[in-house]
Amino acid sequence: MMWKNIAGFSKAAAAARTHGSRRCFSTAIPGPCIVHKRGADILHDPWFNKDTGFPLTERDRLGIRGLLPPRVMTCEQQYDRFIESFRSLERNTAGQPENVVSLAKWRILNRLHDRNETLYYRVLIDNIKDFAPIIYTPTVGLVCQNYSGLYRRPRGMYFSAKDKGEMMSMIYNWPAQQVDMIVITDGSRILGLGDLGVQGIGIPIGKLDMYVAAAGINPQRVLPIMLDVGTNNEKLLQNDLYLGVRQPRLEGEEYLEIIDEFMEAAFTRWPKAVVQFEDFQAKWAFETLDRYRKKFCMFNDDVQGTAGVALAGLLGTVRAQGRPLSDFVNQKIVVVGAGSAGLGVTKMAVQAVARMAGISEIDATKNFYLIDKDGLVTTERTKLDPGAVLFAKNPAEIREGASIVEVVKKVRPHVLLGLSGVGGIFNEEVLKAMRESDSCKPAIFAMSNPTLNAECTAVDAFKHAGGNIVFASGSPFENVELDNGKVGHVNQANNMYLFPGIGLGTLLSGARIVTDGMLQAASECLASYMTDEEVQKGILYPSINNIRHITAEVGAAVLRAAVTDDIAEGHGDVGPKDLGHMSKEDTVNYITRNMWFPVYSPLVHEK
Ligand SMILES: NC(=O)C1=CN([C@@H]2O[C@H](COP(=O)(O)OP(=O)(O)OC[C@H]3O[C@@H](n4cnc5c(N)ncnc54)[C@H](O)[C@@H]3O)[C@@H](O)[C@H]2O)C=CC1
Ligand SMILES: CC(=O)C(=O)O
Ligand SMILES: [Mg+2]
Repeated sequence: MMWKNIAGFSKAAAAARTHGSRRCFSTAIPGPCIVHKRGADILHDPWFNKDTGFPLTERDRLGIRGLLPPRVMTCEQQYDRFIESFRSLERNTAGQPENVVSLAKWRILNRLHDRNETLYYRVLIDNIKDFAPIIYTPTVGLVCQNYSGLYRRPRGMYFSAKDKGEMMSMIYNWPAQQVDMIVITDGSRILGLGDLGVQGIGIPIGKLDMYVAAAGINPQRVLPIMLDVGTNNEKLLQNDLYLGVRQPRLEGEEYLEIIDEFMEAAFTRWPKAVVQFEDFQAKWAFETLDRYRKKFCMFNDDVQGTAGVALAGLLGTVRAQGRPLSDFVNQKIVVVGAGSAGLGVTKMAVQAVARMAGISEIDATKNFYLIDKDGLVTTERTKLDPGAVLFAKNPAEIREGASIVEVVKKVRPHVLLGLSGVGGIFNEEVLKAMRESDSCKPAIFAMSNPTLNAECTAVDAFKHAGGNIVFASGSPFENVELDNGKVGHVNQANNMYLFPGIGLGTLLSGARIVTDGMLQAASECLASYMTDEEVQKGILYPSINNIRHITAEVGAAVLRAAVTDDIAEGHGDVGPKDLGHMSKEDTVNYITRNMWFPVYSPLVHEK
């Protein structure tokens, strides 16, 4: 039976989990790195630059002696120097408005990213809990909103509506021979911030930073892509500084032709790459997923990654209630937001109920209630979104268009889950209504990003819905001190717990598509990661400090599912038979061995 591993979290896995940062600078000499440039060009290339870290012999070999101050610093000294500047910036900006401080922190990290990627990823990996909120949600949202003004140096590639017919040659302008992971957006739905046009490039950059930090994808092999097909954001179109194509978004066939051309070009040059679609407006998220998922190695993070993370959390809430997992089939779940994320989550959760209860998907929808901007979705709805048809309720049960509070009062759900992008929509009245939930531990998931778009804050959730709730949000909040002296634990229900492992496991399996089985395995693995003790305290997801370990486990689960689905073609020297013979533990070791880790490699110049 599926989910059988969940309650019995393995002791070996628990022992392997590291807590807190593990800052250790190995003295082992890493393998060489071949470079095709010399002199000042090396210093200006963040992939190879070591700043003051170049040993003197290397300075001689690469023709950079005299181009740097004479003192040679170790990576550890450079690391300490950066952290000291960062802490000093924190002290100097104390008391200033939050946005100002966040952008200042982003700038200092971004400057390092642009200068020396090895050191950048080293500080990011070792301080992921502090830095993820800057390079990822919530600050990345602010960065996208201000991108045209913040822009200094190019990162990633831009394909615009003006490049039609040119993409097959343009793709060869990218300097790296090999690309493993591509994250692509068209900027049409950036977090909960709407259409940000070309400025949405910040999202693929942030997601790929997480790929490097969590999955150990080599930063020389990642490629952020912006497909600029115009924007319908009037403010941006009127802004003289706006860096994108100043035209309304392409629609219909014209739009699809641009994406088709990009996909053909990317897979012609890098047939083994994995492409993650990110932050496309719902209609294109579903359409492109349908169009490409059997043809290319791709997945949609908002639809599929989010679904897996949410499902893992929903199963955690059943365990938190002290109920057996089989009780998931009886949980009443209200989902607010019927877009790419909300529909993806509802679909995967319904499929899980159908499998667990051995019933049809239609029957499995009984306990799910879907609400969009027009209220509860029922069969009475005119212009019902095809993706929502399965979940539409009979209006005899609750009226068409019923509000969130009406639905919560009537249904008394176990879970209230928000993916609406609307900040504060779980207001006091809604949260208080959750006190009447049929669950002994009602769950509130305010999953929209960034922070201001969360359906409620953690403080409000515990204050109005009660101290016994389980709480999760898409962007981080601090834990809440409760009146009874206990801690209200805040979980971060974010697809960052899955997409790095989905990408890495797919890549190392050599699968040419991403199957439902692989995605389900990823979700099951995350769900089983937590111990019963943790879950009973309301801790549904692991600490982000463990993200590399989680990703190795998720990646292994994905790879093994690819083997089961008979689509694993192998990677590098490791063939499909080798993968097939690996035990679970061998697979985790194989994944871990293939994770890149930032160390200064000796640079060897080759013409
Ligand atoms: N935590 C996570 O890992 C993830 C969070 N998200 C967040 O989810 C949010 C939604 O993303 P998408 O589904 O892609 O957007 P979307 O634009 O496709 O869907 C938004 C949905 O919310 C509904 N909605 C809007 N106003 C509403 C209201 N007042 N009451 C009820 N429903 C309302 C809309 O009708 C629509 O169905 C965003 O804020 C995004 O950041 C998305 C993916 C992952
Ligand atoms: C986390 C994420 O993918 C989103 O908010 O869109
Ligand atoms: Mg997203």
